[in-house]
Amino acid sequence: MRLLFDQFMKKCEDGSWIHLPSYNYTLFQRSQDISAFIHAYLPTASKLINEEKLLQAKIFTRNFEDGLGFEYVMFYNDVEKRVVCVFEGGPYLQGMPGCLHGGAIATMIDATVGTSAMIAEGIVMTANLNINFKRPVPLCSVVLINSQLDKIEGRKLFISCNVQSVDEKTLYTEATSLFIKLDPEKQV
Ligand SMILES: CCCCCCCCCCCCCCCC(=O)SCCNC(=O)CCNC(=O)[C@H](O)C(C)(C)COP(=O)(O)OP(=O)(O)OC[C@H]1O[C@@H](n2cnc3c(N)ncnc32)[C@H](O)[C@@H]1OP(=O)(O)O
Repeated sequence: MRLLFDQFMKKCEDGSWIHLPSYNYTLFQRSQDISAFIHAYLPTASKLINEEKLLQAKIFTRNFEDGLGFEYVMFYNDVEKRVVCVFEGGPYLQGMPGCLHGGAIATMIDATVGTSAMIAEGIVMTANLNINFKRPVPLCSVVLINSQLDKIEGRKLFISCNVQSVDEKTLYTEATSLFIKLDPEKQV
């Protein structure tokens, strides 16, 4: 993980890659911002939300102690419209014995392609995520999640993604996704 981090940080030196602020990065720092977002973009949902509990809101992937859950760092290449996530799924993310849970893989794919969509178009939501699990990911192994913004049509963003071993010899997972840029005029 450290070796890959250093390799990517080196790539950032000429500005071709950017290290994305990820550790405990939350899109909104204050619950008022979350509440304002929900009332603006998800008015129907806002009636169902417990504002009290919003005070504890955190990004799902940042809820485990270091090393036990989602350990990841993301880098972005604007020319290639790519986000690469270096990810290690910790022991609390086990599915089948010794394997990373498919839901944990889906979460990190969603976060990686979602970050790509957000960088391109700001406030978006996942409309569709199709995942082919080709080979099991060994638990506590480091993988590379490569996402590619393929096209934008109006409010629709089409992003593909694969999950590979660090030596890029093993393809674990392939995915396609559709993100929609939220339109405050539309009651979602
Ligand atoms: C700033 C930089 C920061 C970067 C650093 C950030 C780091 C920190 C965050 C990390 C990243 C986390 C990323 C998590 C992202 C989630 O996990 S979001 C949670 C899961 N997703 C949801 O809950 C969404 C639920 N669905 C919805 O809310 C609504 O269906 C949607 C997706 C907003 C779309 O609703 P809408 O705005 O009313 O749009 P709608 O008119 O229905 O559809 C628009 C178009 O899309 C098409 N469409 C819609 N859904 C579908 C579908 N499922 N299949 C095919 N076509 C569809 C429609 O057919 C329509 O097409 P056209 O007729 O225009 O050709």
